[in-house]
Amino acid sequence: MNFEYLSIRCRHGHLEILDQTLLPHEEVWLNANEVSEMFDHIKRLAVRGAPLIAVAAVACLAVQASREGTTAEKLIKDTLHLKSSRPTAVNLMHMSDELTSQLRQSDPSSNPRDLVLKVAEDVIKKEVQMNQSMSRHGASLIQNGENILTHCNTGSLATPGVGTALGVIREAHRQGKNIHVYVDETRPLLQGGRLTAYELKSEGIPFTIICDNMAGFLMSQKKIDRVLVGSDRIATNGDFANKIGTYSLAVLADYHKIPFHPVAPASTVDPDCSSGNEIPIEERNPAEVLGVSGSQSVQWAPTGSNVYNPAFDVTPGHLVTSIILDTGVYDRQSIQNGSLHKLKFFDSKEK
Ligand SMILES: CSC[C@@H](O)[C@@H](O)C(=O)COP(=O)(O)O
Repeated sequence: MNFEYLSIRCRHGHLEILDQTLLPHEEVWLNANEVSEMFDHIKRLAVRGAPLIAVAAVACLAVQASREGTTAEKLIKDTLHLKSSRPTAVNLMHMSDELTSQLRQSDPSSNPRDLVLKVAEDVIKKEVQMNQSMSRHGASLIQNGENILTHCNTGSLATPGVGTALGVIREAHRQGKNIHVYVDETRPLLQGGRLTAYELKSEGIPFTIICDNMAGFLMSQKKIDRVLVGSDRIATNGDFANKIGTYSLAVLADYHKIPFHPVAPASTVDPDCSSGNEIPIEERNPAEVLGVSGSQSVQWAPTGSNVYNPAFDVTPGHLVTSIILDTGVYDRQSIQNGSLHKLKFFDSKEK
């Protein structure tokens, strides 16, 4: 297996990830061949973004499978371990369920290598293609001269392609539309201020970073024409989970009558989730809120302060103007009519 994307690469069976906790100031590649290493990288967000987490996990499993003597039983155990690393993004769940289902059905005497490699190649290829399709669907909505607000990082660092919300922005820019992006810094881990700014800068797309609490004021000043965000899990009624702060943006956009769209691949829709209430929300280490960590660490809050640190929030579907998927643009009416129920990433699915 050989591939190279912005933040993950595999050469001659050696898998590495770009440590996103150190960006934009240091570009350090880390070994990710071992399941324990990959689990740790995903957990501490060295590799992150819903689609990329699934890609990273399955690539690591393909490396395991290529080792002499690896059994299907061991691979199922490894898959379930990686699946438990982060609970909200459903892409990892889809991949893990598909892989364990295929491994359980496989002939116990056969070598699982080819099966795992095929699932890995399938997941990566589909994610890249879906990125392309959703970026084109989304870009068709963007008007020349728009100021677009985005949250967190949804680009080539979060996917193995052009990205979701950032893919739409990139495609609109590529088409020659004169756009400008407001980037929410995205506390507590600053994926916007560090990672989205890094990607936009390298692409030459004009952008301005704002603190998360500035969005409402900018909207009131008519400085924002559209909000584009990613998603970690979409329920079939259109409710969706995304980086903490997304819900506040949706409420503000609704109040100011600004179009608001989550952008995601079909692999982000969870057919088993009928509403946002069923989406598990990851809670993270209090240290992330007490200060910042990464290439430079500082704690400003008093040690021992109470902290609540949910990594995601849920935006109700009725606040969404339309959902941009690789399969098309779904407005509120079509979501209410059940269009998301029909989407399926894999043909088979194990619970
Ligand atoms: C393709 S990006 C979709 C989401 O994964 C993205 O918006 C997001 O919330 C990422 O969260 P993170 O905690 O950095 O993995």
